[in-house]
Amino acid sequence: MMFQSAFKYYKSRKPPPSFNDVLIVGDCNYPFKVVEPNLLNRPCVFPSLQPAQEWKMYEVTTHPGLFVIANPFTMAGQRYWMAASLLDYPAQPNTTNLAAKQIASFPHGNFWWEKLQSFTEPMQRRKFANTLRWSTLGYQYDWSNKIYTETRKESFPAGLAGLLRFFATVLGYERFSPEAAIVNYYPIGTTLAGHTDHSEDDLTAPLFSLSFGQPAVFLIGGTSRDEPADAILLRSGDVLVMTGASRQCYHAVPRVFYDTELPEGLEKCIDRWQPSNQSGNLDCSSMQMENRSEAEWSLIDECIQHRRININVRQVLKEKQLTLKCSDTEN
Ligand SMILES: O=C(O)CCC(=O)C(=O)O
Ligand SMILES: [Fe+2]
Repeated sequence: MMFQSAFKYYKSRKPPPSFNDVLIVGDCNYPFKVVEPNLLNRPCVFPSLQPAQEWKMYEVTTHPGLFVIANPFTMAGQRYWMAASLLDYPAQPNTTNLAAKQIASFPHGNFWWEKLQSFTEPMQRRKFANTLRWSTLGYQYDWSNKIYTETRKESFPAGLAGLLRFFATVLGYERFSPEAAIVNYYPIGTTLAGHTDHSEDDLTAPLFSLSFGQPAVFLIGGTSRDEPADAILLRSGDVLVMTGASRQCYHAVPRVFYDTELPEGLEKCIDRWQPSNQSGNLDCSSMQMENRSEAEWSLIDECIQHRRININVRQVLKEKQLTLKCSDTEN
C-alpha cells in the first residue's frame, strides 16, 4: 500500500484495520535481519536496560538503515523513563504545547502535572491529561519556523543522554551526540501525520524513537509520499532507529490503541511494565534518581494506561560544529 492509503487504512476506526500485514518485531517470518551488538571491550550494561548481549536487534531489510531493538528495558527501567517523561520532561525551562498556560500559572514547575493532581473526578482528570501533547528537551524545537535555535537551548537531561549514547554505541554510532528530543504524548486514538525530520544540520546522524505505554502502528515509506509503506508494531520498551537511507524517509503514527486490541498470541504491553507490581525507583546514582511517591506512581500508572509516550532523540549539529563548540568552551 502507498503511504497515504496505508495511513488511512491503519487510522480507520470503522472498520478497524487488520494486523496481518503489520511487522512484528522479533518474528522471523518478517523482513528482519538479526544485527549483532557492537560490544568490543565495552561495558555492556546500563541502568534501566538488560545487558546488551541479550538484546534482540534487527535491521528491517525492506528499509536499509532502519533498526529495531525489541524492548531492551527492564520493567523498572521502563517505569523510570515513563515517570521522567510525565513528571520531569514537561517541567520548565522545557517547552510544552501548554507553554502559555504554564508561564501564567506555575512559573517554575510542571504545570500539567501539578494541575493534574488537583482533579478528583476521574473523567475530568483524564480529559485534562490529554491536553499535554509534546515537550522539548535540549535544543527547543521551533515548530512554526521549523528550526532549532542556539538562543533556545536548554540542558539535555544527563541520564537520557547517557542512555542514548549507550544505544548509539551498541549500534556502532559511537559519535552520536544527543542534543534535542521531542517527547510525544499520544492519547489513545490520536495520530501523527506523515513527515520527514530534516531540520537537523546533520541528517547522517541516527534518529532514535523510544516507545512506552500503549502500542502503536508506525508507518515508514520512502523519500516521497508516492512510495509504498511498511507498518511496524511498536510496543512498550521498543526502540526504533532511523539511520542511513531510512533517516530521510516519510514516517507517521496512524494508530495508537489499547493493548487489549492486539491479536491473540501477541505479548500485551501490560506484561512488559506491570504497574504497581514493581516500582520504577532505580537504585543508580549515575542517573540522579528521584524517588517517586506512592501517589505519584498511581497517577503515572493511570496516565500510562491511556497513552503512548514516545521519546524522539536527535543530534542537531554536524560533528564539525561540535568540535568548534568544544574548543570554544575550552579556550
Ligand atoms: O511517535 C513516533 O514513534 C514517531 C515520532 C516522530 O516521528 C517525531 O516526533 O518526529
Ligand atoms: Fe519524525
